[in-house]
Amino acid sequence: MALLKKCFLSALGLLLAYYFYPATDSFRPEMLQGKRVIVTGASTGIGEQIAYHLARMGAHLVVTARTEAKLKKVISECLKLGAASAHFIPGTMEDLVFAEQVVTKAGKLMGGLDMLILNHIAPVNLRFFNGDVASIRKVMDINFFSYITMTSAALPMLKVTNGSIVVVSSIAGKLITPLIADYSAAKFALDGFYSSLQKELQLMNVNISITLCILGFINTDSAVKSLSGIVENITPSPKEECAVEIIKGGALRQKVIAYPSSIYISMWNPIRTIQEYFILLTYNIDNITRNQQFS
Ligand SMILES: NC(=O)C1=CN([C@@H]2O[C@H](COP(=O)(O)OP(=O)(O)OC[C@H]3O[C@@H](n4cnc5c(N)ncnc54)[C@H](OP(=O)(O)O)[C@@H]3O)[C@@H](O)[C@H]2O)C=CC1
Ligand SMILES: C[C@H](CCC(=O)NCC(=O)O)[C@H]1CC[C@H]2[C@@H]3C(=O)C[C@@H]4C[C@H](O)CC[C@]4(C)[C@H]3CC[C@]12C
Repeated sequence: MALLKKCFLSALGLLLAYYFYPATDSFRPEMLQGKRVIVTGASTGIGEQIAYHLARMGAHLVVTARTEAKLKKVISECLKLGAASAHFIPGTMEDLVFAEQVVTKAGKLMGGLDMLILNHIAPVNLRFFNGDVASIRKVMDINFFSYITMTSAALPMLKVTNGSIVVVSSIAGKLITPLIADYSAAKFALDGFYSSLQKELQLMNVNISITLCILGFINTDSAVKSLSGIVENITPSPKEECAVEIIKGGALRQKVIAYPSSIYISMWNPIRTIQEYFILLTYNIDNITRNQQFS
């Protein structure tokens, strides 16, 4: 009985260490110096702050969103802050051809790619589902399929640089909340896709990291505005600090980060982790890796 208790406590300790290990330990801003980074949804909010922090760290930047005037201001600020270079490509991620072109154009502008930060979202309408399937499809194109399209276009460049993909997601992609069925569907889809891709890269020994960023309520103008009168008694966390944690997670090649750290607990699912481990044991890895190539 005592032995069983010891084993249980050690396993629990290991799981807790795995989930709560902080991303702050060995991060140095120089890690981003000269790195070539794409930031999507960078005209405002968290994406804008990510661009400013990367600029201070001396990265090469390509930023994208729809509003050209805002992007112009962002890149001029980035150059003042110390970016190695800064370019913008305006357009909508509803257009998947545009999504692909952003990656190829950015690769040409910067001479390669080290980090792809996928952050944009369609404006959120908090409302009951009203049967409008076309609008769900549009949200899925912007919030999900454009992410996959950009990832697919970036993989060859990221293979060369042993680069990183950073996916900005939400607690609403882990837990259920009402009024955001479309948004939540896209965030759950991102979680499923990128968590599976993480395992595939690991199986095929491809050294590209994927960091899933699980965020709680952040004080961006759009979030504060759309939640006003709907969600009460929660203080949003600062977007500036949130942006730093996202960059750190990517630079340290962490599989998952949570911000604010208080939301880690709601993601903690040891049964799932154990089940995933046992499911993987049933796979004939040798057979799969012999017969399939990672594109
Ligand atoms: N703020 C919060 O409370 C939380 C945010 N998150 C996540 O953080 C990320 C950033 O959120 P936040 O900063 O609040 O979002 P914002 O609404 O502030 O910014 C969204 C960005 O996406 C761009 N965008 C909107 N529509 C399109 C489109 N069709 N094509 C291309 N770009 C588009 C916007 O620029 P433009 O209009 O110029 O195109 C803007 O740059 C998102 O992934 C979100 O899910 C997660 C949890 C909580
Ligand atoms: C209500 C959720 C927060 C619950 C909580 O207690 N969190 C503790 C903490 O945050 O410290 C909100 C957390 C994430 C929000 C959603 C989100 O992902 C961003 C969207 C941004 C948009 O501009 C507004 C609506 C959002 C869908 C937003 C809705 C509320 C959250 C689920």
